[in-house]
Amino acid sequence: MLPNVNFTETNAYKYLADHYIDITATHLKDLFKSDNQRFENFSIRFNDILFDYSKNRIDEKTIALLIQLANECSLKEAIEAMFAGEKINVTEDRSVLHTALRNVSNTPVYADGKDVMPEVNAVLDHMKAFSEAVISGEWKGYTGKEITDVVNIGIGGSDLGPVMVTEALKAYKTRLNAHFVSNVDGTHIVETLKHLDPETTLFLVASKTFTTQETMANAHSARDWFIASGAKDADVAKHFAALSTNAKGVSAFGIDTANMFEFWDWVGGRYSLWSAIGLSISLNIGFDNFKQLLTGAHKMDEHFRTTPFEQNIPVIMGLIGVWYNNFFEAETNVILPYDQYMSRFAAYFQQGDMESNGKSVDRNGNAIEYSTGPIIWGEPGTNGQHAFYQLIHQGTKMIPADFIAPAISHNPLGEHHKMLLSNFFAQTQALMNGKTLEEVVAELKAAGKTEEDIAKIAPFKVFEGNRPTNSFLIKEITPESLGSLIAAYEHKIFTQGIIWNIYSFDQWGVELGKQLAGQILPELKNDDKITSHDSSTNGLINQWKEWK
Ligand SMILES: O=P(O)(O)OC[C@H]1O[C@@](O)(CO)[C@@H](O)[C@@H]1O
Repeated sequence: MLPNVNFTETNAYKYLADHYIDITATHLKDLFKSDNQRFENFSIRFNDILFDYSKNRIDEKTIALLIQLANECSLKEAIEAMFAGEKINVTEDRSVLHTALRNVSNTPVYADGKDVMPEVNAVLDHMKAFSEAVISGEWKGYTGKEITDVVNIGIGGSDLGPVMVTEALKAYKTRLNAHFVSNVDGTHIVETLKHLDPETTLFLVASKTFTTQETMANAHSARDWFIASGAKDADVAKHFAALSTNAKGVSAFGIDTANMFEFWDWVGGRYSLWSAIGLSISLNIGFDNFKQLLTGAHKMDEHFRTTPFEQNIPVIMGLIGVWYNNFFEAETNVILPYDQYMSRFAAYFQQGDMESNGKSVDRNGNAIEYSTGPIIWGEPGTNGQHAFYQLIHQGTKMIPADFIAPAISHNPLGEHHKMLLSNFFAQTQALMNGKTLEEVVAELKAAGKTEEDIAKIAPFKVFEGNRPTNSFLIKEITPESLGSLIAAYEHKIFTQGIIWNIYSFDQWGVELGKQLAGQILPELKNDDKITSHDSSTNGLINQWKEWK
């Protein structure tokens, strides 16, 4: 079972609280001045990934105390419990075994006493055969034409992972065109289907439960569009596949279960891109590249499971995040990939992190009195520099930032990549060093500014610096390196959930809104004046009824 420790009552917590005073008295740039080996001492290499965490508000003592905190919270035992298939998703009585989906070693993994690897491999074989048939053109539509476009219909974990990976690995794209429909807003599916040919379009209905309102509505609309084009019910089988745990629901929808790609309850939605939910990825980059993605994640799994915490990337990521969240009271964590293909990486971990650790009840069912999951946000660099870096550099909030960049671009064009990387290197340096008033004044004097002008403008050009960052320099964003990076973030989230003594693998918080929407929907289907809610909700609905 999972440990059950209030980390604020550990010895490590008390020592860290004292240590925080010392650390905050020291500027980050001074930590570098006092240790010319700082980069070497605070970076970890993992295959083609360099994780540089030296530009953090830490020293050796910080790391030692954070690792003591992890040990007092029995992190190692918790890691072993997850990999062993224990039902650590307690409120849903499920194992958490997304690691089994990418267990390319094929060593047995047990859930409910049964080795799950045979069925995992059977689904992978089915995904491989199907992907190869569609990509090669062997799989034909109902009029005998090859499939040209694949539309994944899903939301949340049934959308965000496929979208992010397909975009991040666009350099590996097959001949198929990828489309993703998620929002129940009719615009999403209407705009997507506008330019598609029913005879050459394949729909993947991706839903773990096969009950999600948005996905079911979009799937029915897609089928209506398909039939309205002249196809028959019997033709659905050639143009619709289902990715789900719910065979009954798939069959009831009218999809042949021979076209169903199964996964299991021990796969959380936000951890499911490695499962049948990844079929759209496999179709869009080819199954062999999808397998490389799994392999990269597996290598990180083994690193997480076996590496001493001092050299364990996900553990260090997680502990430093706890340090900022619970001692510096940082509310958010920004993820900044300096790679346009990685444009959806932060969005993916908005669900991954915030749906896992956005909790306020501990594992005993008691209300929590300390901060838990951070707000995750981010945009690709260099665009963010022209949008919100002002706040990160000179705002009043500390925003720990993860910078990610490939050393090698898939699109080497002139000096573009060097310009991108010069910004990647410069921004973390600027956030660390800042610029003192003395430096500002000297610059303004050198620029010939008058004393009066200098006095007027100088205070606004000061950068306090001391703002922490992690840097991930990745040789190239490949299926394998991306798989490793995603898994590192997944295990960071796990690490923090264990420290915060919360359940990271359920998501009861998404239920209330859906429940109330289900009550309101029937009220919108008539013209009656609504009085059943608070005055705001009544007022909004009744104004809508006047305008619609
Ligand atoms: O895959 P499905 O069952 O359609 O769920 C979609 C998404 O909906 C949720 O909000 C849960 O209801 C996410 O956790 C999940 O990824």
